[in-house]
Amino acid sequence: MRIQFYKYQGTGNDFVILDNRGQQYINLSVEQINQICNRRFGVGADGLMLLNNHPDYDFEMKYYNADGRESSMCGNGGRCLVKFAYDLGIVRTTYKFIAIDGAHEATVDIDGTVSLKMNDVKEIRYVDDHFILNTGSPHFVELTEDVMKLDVYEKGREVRYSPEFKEQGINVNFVEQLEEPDRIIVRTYERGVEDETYSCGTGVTAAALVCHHNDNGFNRVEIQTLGGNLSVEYDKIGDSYQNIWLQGPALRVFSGQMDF
Ligand SMILES: N[C@@H](CCC[C@H](N)C(=O)O)C(=O)O
Repeated sequence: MRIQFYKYQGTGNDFVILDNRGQQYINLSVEQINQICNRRFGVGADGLMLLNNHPDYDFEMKYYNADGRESSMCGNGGRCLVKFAYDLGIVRTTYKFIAIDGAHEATVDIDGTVSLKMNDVKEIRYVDDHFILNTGSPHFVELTEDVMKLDVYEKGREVRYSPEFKEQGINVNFVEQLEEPDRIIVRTYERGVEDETYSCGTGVTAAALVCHHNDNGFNRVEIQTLGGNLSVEYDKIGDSYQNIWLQGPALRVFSGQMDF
């Protein structure tokens, strides 16, 4: 079997993308996706996405983690898939696509920045010394000092495989608040990659909501990750977070063919 792939990255969170509008990739197995994402035996990526046709939307997003299993929403992946659609010639002022967590809107700016509307978040739970919330994927958020000195792999793995989260898994984010209240650094251990990634879109969204909720409406948070900068804007209405937009670069890196 030969696949034609496209490699994209959004702040260093990298993805193999397949144009599946002709449905030629519907039978890829968990093992095959895992092999494509393997950095030594395949193309190498944190995840793989299929761009599918959909009768009611510009396209459908199917997301698989590097372990080969289909998973929940990927924020950086969604932004990269929108850029892929744009590069394919599917050009829209506002994209509307469907993913596992429901419908999303997105825009592509003239400078290539992709903004993705995330689903509303209705609940942030504060448990012991950390926060739990779902921004399309489940996230554990812990505030910390000197985040760049932290062993994110070891500490993230400890939480992800703790008795509470072992079965379903969780993404683990460590967040440092910088001097300016609207600036944070986020490092994330991702389930399904089972490693620290350079950036996680749903993770920085979770961190931004945790760090900067205030009752006066509009918020914008600037986030540094290992792979670059993102921003998150949102409105807090009552206890829920709405109009959440994740914004940042999304770029094609290379394309090619892989044989099995
Ligand atoms: N990197 C993603 C999150 C991908 C899904 C995650 N690994 C999970 O299984 O929950 C992002 O940018 O949001």
